[in-house]
Amino acid sequence: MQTFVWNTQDPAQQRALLARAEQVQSQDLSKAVSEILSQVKRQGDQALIELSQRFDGRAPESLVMNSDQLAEQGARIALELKQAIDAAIDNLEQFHRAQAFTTVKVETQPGVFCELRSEAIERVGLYVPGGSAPLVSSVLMQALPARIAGCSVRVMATPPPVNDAICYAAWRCGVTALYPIGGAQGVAAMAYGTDTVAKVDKIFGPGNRFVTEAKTQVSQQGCAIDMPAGPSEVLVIADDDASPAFVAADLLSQAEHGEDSQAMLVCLSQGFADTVLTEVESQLAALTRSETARTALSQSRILICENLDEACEISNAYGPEHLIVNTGNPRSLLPKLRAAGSIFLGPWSPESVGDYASGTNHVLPTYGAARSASSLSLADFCRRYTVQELTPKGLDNLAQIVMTLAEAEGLDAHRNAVAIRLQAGNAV
Ligand SMILES: NC(=O)c1ccc[n+]([C@@H]2O[C@H](COP(=O)([O-])OP(=O)(O)OC[C@H]3O[C@@H](n4cnc5c(N)ncnc54)[C@H](O)[C@@H]3O)[C@@H](O)[C@H]2O)c1
Ligand SMILES: N[C@H](CO)Cc1c[nH]c[nH+]1
Ligand SMILES: [Zn+2]
Repeated sequence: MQTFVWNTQDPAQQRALLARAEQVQSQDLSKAVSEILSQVKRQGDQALIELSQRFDGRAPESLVMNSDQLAEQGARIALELKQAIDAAIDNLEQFHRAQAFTTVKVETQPGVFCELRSEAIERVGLYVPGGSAPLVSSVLMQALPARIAGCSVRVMATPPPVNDAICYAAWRCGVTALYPIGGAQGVAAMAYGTDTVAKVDKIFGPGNRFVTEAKTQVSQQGCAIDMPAGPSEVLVIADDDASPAFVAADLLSQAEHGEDSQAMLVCLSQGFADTVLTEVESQLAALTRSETARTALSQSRILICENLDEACEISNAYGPEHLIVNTGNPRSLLPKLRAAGSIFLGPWSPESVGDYASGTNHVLPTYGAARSASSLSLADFCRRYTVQELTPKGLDNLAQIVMTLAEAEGLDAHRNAVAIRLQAGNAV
């Protein structure tokens, strides 16, 4: 991790320091993914077998697992893991059930009733990453809100081979079918449908750059997606009183996700930065995925700035997926933070708790999309629509306004649809 002093006078330095670990929109990536998508579109199941062999080194034994098969394989996991999954489900259910939409009904003027309603999207496809680690928690984060929302078809794709814990989580959360297909081909299968895979209305979930690019491309072909949820990112804001060991542990917890993950530290002194770096080195040695984390850290940065206001501005400019605020009075910074997917306040709120079990959702926007995109929530599994109903008096009251506006736009037929009713009303 390299350390830099933030220079408020140098926009070019700032842009360079806040750049993502890799340029995700490379033409090569886009072309490679678009070829995978077209192959799935043309050849369906046959393409899924071939592409799994090519990119995952194996074809799944079967292209689909039903709920009974998930229950059977999932039953093999240890009791302690089952209990941990069950406890996480409990917290996630509480937090997501509390997000239930309440219908909005307003009488905007006498006799004019407007409603905003919400209902579940019927068919949803959930992508669960499994290339470098089988993310059991990503099953919970998607399948629970999908079930709570009431989506009737809740299918899931994940790279082969599918491990027992993924099966248990999928079964517990009511996944209706699991396809052991990963990467762009998994996304394509759910977007287009094949003989085996159900075509869905919306695709959710995190993934590596192939998955994220595939989601972006299918979203331009009529299949909705949740958000760009690519390689993990964390930005930590720490003052000099923060524990360097805690800060180092938080940076490493995201760096271990993948070589393209990025961990950023914004702090107030060179001395603090140096102590964190020493901690990082000593903690790295004990990690199983130390090489992955080391690569991720080589493209991560420490930025030293003047004060916490400036630290907030840096964070807003970067727009991190996760933001940890490890300072004396973290809540006081909240109003200044405008662009983070999920915020962790204080020394006792490591990102790991949100990754697994506190109750918040860990599917979050990356690549700076947090400036406008939101954390995954119940609303993403629903569509909202409006309803209106007017009484004769209500139409009478609104008629002149609508007819005047229609005339201003030169749209006679619009005007007439109101006028004809006024005449009919007068005739009654
Ligand atoms: N933003 C979020 O909310 C969030 C949440 C959880 C995880 N993540 C991120 O998800 C990512 C998971 O990545 P992963 O790789 O472990 O699993 P993954 O399931 O996303 O990707 C694995 C698949 O990538 C495909 N693939 C690999 N190399 C390829 C190549 N050269 N060409 C075409 N396809 C190829 C393979 O088909 C493989 O099945 C990590 O970067 C992690 O940080 C993000
Ligand atoms: N940090 C990831 C989101 O970027 C989520 C995750 C899953 N498992 C562990 N962490
Ligand atoms: Zn994580």
